Amino acid sequence: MQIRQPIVVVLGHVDSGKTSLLDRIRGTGVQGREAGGITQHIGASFLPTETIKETCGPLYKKLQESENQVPGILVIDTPGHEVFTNLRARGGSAADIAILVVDVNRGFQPQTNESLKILQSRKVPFVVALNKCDQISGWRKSDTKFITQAIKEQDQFIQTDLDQKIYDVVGTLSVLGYQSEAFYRVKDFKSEIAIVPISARSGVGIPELLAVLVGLTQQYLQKRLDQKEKESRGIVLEVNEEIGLGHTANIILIDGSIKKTDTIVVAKRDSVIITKPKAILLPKPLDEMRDPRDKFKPVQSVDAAAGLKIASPDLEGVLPGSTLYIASNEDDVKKYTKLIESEMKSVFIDTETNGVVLKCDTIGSLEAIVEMLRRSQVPISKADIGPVNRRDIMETRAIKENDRHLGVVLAFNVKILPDAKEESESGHIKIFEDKIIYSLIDNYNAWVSEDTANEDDAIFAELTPISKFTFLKGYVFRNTDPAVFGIRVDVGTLKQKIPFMNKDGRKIGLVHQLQLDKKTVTSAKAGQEVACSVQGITIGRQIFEEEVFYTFPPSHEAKKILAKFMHKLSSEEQEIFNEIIEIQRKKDAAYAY
Ligand SMILES: Nc1nc2c(ncn2[C@@H]2O[C@H](COP(=O)(O)OP(=O)(O)OP(=O)(O)O)[C@@H](O)[C@H]2O)c(=O)[nH]1
Repeated sequence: MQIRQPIVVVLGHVDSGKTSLLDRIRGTGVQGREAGGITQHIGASFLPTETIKETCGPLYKKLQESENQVPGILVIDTPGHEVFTNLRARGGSAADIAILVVDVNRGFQPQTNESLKILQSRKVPFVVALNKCDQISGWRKSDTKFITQAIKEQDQFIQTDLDQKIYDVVGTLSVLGYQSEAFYRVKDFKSEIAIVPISARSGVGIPELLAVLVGLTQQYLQKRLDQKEKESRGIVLEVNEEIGLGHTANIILIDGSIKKTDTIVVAKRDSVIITKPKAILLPKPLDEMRDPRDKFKPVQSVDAAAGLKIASPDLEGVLPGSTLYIASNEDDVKKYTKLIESEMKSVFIDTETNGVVLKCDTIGSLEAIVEMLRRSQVPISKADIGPVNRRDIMETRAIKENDRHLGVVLAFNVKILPDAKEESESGHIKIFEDKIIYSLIDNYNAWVSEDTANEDDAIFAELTPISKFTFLKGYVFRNTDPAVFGIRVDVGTLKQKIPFMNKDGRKIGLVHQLQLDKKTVTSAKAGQEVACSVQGITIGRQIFEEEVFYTFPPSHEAKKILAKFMHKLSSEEQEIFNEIIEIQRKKDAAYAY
């Protein structure tokens, strides 16, 4: 059985130490150069078994007992979920396993959660690297690279503190549906996620982290890594035009192998291209690189897993994030062309329905954002690759007329063309731009909620306020035409031009004007005593001193308040509102229904 090396990615929140960890892992390899060292790939670094063995020391013995020994690990050089989302594969991810970096002193942060969601949706197993242990207050520096040893050398209170921090992570993960434990307490690696405390800065914990990664892949990922009867395929991570090389694509080869004589089948936006590589390139080892401009060496073939560069004039317009198949005969070419065509159909969206317009830089980001929008039940009318153009804005304008919240463009890591910008400004079309997936969606959702709240506030402000007030004894200023008398607002806010009723539910009229100290006021709050004028009634006939009145919202307004705005009433207003409904329903059973 031939097992390839697993592809490892690093994810985590900004500043959690992802790059430092990658540097440290690569540095491990550099130190281990004599024993094999790392090999630099395109976009990835390869740590061979020898290097891992040297780093892990006595821990490696256990790993050797496995029948399915991996020949090393291939670590993707760029951390973060943007590259991860591009490492896509049918029904999952091209990444075999992930390291989720968590800052020990900060715990889970927004992008940690986001990374986890993406790992979950692509079903990628992961290990938690609890980084920056050296920053735990009182942490004692030690010479060992093994975290289990370093922990033993700490004062008891530090050990307790670290344990507490580990349990915080265990707690958070359990809320999210995962069982986890410090790796040295894990009983079953299949059901529990291993948490490995490390310091990317000092390097402590790296041997254990590598040992856990290799152990997990050897034990549980043999099927994925077994190369028997696997189709040869890779993922396009970047497409460039390079001096001296022309059009190139950086590829992570996931399975199988690629030879210069092979045919490659890969997606453009509107077609499938079938071509042969003009050159397959790998980085030159540092000591062979005499001229820094001459960074690559041509090779005849490469085996998975690997990061490589292909040069071919036909690669212009190839989509980053698309799968690249390697065919050795005509039947394969046909099969892969069909596969790519159907894959493209499922990724792009173009419908007549109302929904947001989404433009992304790569297929991977497109797929991830579509998935997240669907999860937050945001309809999509169009999802495509490329800059935002004038047509996108025109389409959005039409959508905005039907639904203001859907008439927007979400632009992920793409340019807005000048005419699109102009059109969006003149048509007041909102464009949300971002380079971080979760903040693009969060910002859009936040705007929708804020806008809905503002809209609600405006509607609520137009409704009859809920209030109760009392005609004060001895305060009759004028009997009729209009009747003017003193009142005290007992509950809520009373306003001018508001209908009111007595406690039997009989409509008396409109509060015409309110005056406080002989000055007209538009409203009076609970506790205030003001003069109130009402047209068309006579004191002593329709109303009497010491009588209690209620504002009287028409039935359709009362219905709206019940359905949408109860939370905007104070508990006293709610009580009064219920009284109003009770009084009115005695007269009109359909009131507020
Ligand atoms: N004390 C200490 N500092 C660390 C450790 N790891 C990373 N740092 C520091 O934390 C900061 C962020 O580290 P990076 O490696 O750049 O973090 P990142 O997650 O790659 O950050 P982004 O690329 O911005 O997402 C840097 O100042 C690092 O020096 C560690 O183990 N201990």
